[in-house]
Amino acid sequence: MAINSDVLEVKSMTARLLDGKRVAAEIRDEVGNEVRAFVQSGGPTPCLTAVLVGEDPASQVYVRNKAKACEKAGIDGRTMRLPADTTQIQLVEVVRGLNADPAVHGILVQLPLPAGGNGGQGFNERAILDTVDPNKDVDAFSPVNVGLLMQGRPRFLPCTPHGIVQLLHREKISVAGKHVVVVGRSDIVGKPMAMMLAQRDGSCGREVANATVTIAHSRTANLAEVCRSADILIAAVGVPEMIGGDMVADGAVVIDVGINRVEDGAGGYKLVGDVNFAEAMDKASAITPVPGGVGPLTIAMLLHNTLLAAKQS
Ligand SMILES: NC(=O)C1=CN([C@@H]2O[C@H](COP(=O)(O)OP(=O)(O)OC[C@H]3O[C@@H](n4cnc5c(N)ncnc54)[C@H](OP(=O)(O)O)[C@@H]3O)[C@@H](O)[C@H]2O)C=CC1
Ligand SMILES: Nc1nc(=O)c2c([nH]1)NC[C@@H]1CN(c3ccc(C(=O)N[C@@H](CCC(=O)O)C(=O)O)cc3)C=[N+]21
Ligand SMILES: [Mg+2]
Repeated sequence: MAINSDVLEVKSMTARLLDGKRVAAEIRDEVGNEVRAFVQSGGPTPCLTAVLVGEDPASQVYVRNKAKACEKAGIDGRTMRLPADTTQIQLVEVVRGLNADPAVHGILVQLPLPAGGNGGQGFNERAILDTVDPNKDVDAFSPVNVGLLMQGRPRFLPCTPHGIVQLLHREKISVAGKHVVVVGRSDIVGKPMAMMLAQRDGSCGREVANATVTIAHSRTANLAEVCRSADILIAAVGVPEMIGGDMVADGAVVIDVGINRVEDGAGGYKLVGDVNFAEAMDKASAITPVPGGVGPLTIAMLLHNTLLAAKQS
């Protein structure tokens, strides 16, 4: 008599690791090749300038990583370091100066701006981002670029959601007709992510359109149940490991955007995502790690946007 192996099998999955670090390296190589071809054909060396106000340690790490990645791809990566006591007016002037500099193709104002900045009043972040020339806005945070994306005719795609789209595409995870739940509705990640996956056509990548998207947030009722209904769950919350195994459906794809620095119990710090990785691993069919997941992809797409900006200049 044949034994039904389905019945005997212990019902536990181990998810496939979605290696963002590897995919990001692949994209960075592609961008690097395109940069070389562009420069060889007489184009200017693409130049990204990051503006860093104050000395936030996490921001220092990101800006350093960006500079390193630029260099490897043949992009001129500059960092403008401004003291924490820079004023709003001074910062606006710095951005205007970069707008006017024809050698600078991409401008990135590192967020968050220091809380006690601008003489203790805090910065008006929106006003700073509104100052960035939309043609140099490689973050795609300016109102023009947000609007163009919303209308399905983007000039620049925002780096973190675009990185996720590239990862899904390159890992052959289709989203068409699937239920995607995005937890988080920030202007940087959650909102543009949801919009991009719901596009009708290929404006944000042909293979990553036509998802059915739910946006969840801190006021969502029955969050666990909503998350469990996702074929693809994207967590961009900023709360360490808040998405537990009970919130992940069997076989779901889990994308963890969270980057949270928590104490490692040995006097140091470690990075964890918004997802409880060990728990989700047993339920999901595929999952991104933290670190080594979405973070490196964000930087790869920033290089891509800088090349695009140089080509359009
Ligand atoms: N990998 C990468 O490249 C990047 C990673 N990040 C990381 O991603 C995470 C999110 O970043 P960001 O989008 O800027 O964060 P924000 O703080 O701007 O937004 C967080 C969102 O999560 C929602 N939220 C907060 N708490 C809960 C909760 N308990 N339940 C449900 N929803 C909740 C908030 O809801 P509400 O709107 O109601 O307040 C908000 O919409 C952070 O860890 C950040 O470090 C960010 C950018 C790039
Ligand atoms: N104007 C602006 N644009 C941004 O795109 C922007 C920003 N401000 N402010 C902060 C967030 C966050 N962000 C990350 C980028 C790379 C990693 C990254 O490379 N992470 C590595 C590890 C990094 C580490 O070791 O700390 C990883 O996940 O493997 C993470 C987070 C971009 N952001
Ligand atoms: Mg944030």
